[in-house]
Amino acid sequence: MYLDIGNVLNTSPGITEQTLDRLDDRVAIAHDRIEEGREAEEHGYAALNLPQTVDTDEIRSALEPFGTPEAVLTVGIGGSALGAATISDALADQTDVEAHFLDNVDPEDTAALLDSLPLDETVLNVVSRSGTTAETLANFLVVREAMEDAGVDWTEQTFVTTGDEGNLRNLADKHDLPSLRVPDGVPGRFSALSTVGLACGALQGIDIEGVVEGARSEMDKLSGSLEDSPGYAYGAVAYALAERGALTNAMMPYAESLEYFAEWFAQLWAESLGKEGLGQTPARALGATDQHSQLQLYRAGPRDKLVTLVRPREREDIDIPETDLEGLSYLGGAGLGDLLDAEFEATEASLAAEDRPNIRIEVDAVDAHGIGELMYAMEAATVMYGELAGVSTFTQPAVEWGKKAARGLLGGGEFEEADAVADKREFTIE
Ligand SMILES: O=P(O)(O)OC[C@H]1O[C@](O)(CO)[C@@H](O)[C@@H]1O
Repeated sequence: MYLDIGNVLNTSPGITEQTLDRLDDRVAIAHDRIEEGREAEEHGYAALNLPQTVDTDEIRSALEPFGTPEAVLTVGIGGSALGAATISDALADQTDVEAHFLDNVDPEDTAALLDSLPLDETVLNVVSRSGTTAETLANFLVVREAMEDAGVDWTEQTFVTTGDEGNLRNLADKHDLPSLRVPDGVPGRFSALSTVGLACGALQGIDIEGVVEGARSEMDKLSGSLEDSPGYAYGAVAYALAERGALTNAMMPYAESLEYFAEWFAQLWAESLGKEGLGQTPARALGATDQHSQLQLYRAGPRDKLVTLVRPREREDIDIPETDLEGLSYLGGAGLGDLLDAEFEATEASLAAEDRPNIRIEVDAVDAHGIGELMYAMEAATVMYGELAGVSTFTQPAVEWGKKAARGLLGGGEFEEADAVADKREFTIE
């Protein structure tokens, strides 16, 4: 994996080479703090140890009873679904086992998915660190009933990944369900390279060991200088640009197999760094599609954005047939991948031409090693950014208010947050 930050030097907003030097001094101090946290396996910092602490053999043996199913249905939300979805999305070409994710409680979507699944050949992978997340438990109860209605013994097809206590741990113990522990000290959004993010891929027969190896290669680059570590460099430069007004970061991968990666990055970046009035808003984008959409804003809107362009150096290609279509004959003989790469480079240059800061990230391929590198580097970037910004990277207190309000609205207890919902200021237009 490599990072090219040439297009953030002297852009607007931008940084200078002198800024980079000063930033590097701060990275060295932050790195020492991070290493202390990793050494002590402190909450959050422990996530950066996962490439050397996760036990893929343990994951595979826990899943032994399920063999190779036709489909895996992961029920979880946030970091308990997005890491697994990112890995399955990136490596879908490695497996014939379908991966589906229920990480919302939209009844029409859930009904359509359950109608489409071969429930008797589907492993239900229920993931929740706390075991109290309303969406996850609600979806589990609905899926379990659908399995029972279909005459499927859900206890034979359900796998649980959870903490040492709580509803899901009790369920696993009561029904002797195969299960794995969520590792200590790893917040959900940092858990992709753990049992949480790897179990689904293991059920699909994906090369989870390769994912961990890729992550390990980026872990081995962590050092006191941003010039050694693409992850640290990305986090430090994104922080410096945010300090200079780039309050949005458009994550724009040029690969359909990285679309979930952008969604996973959005949680990691927003939930970790959006604290005390600080943070940088992750915008999920996709190349080349968003060249016909959001690029207008990125290139000609407010000078308040960083655009992150991600692509694999290699991809399987499809030749575009020769054509005499008016003005399009140049496409003949090229490949779709050639076109996508040309558009990547054109977008990068079009932003630079307007002095709009953008960073290029390249992996050799969207394969096990590549996705492991990419996810680990972004986690390291997040931790570095959080250290430089001085925020509490590994907590998420702001999400609790809404949870209490929703629970109160459903009669799950007396919460002043639910009362506040009733006090909504109204000004309606019909
Ligand atoms: O794994 P759990 O406990 O169900 O939490 C799911 C998600 O909800 C959050 O705790 C936020 O509510 C995320 O940080 C987490 O990834």
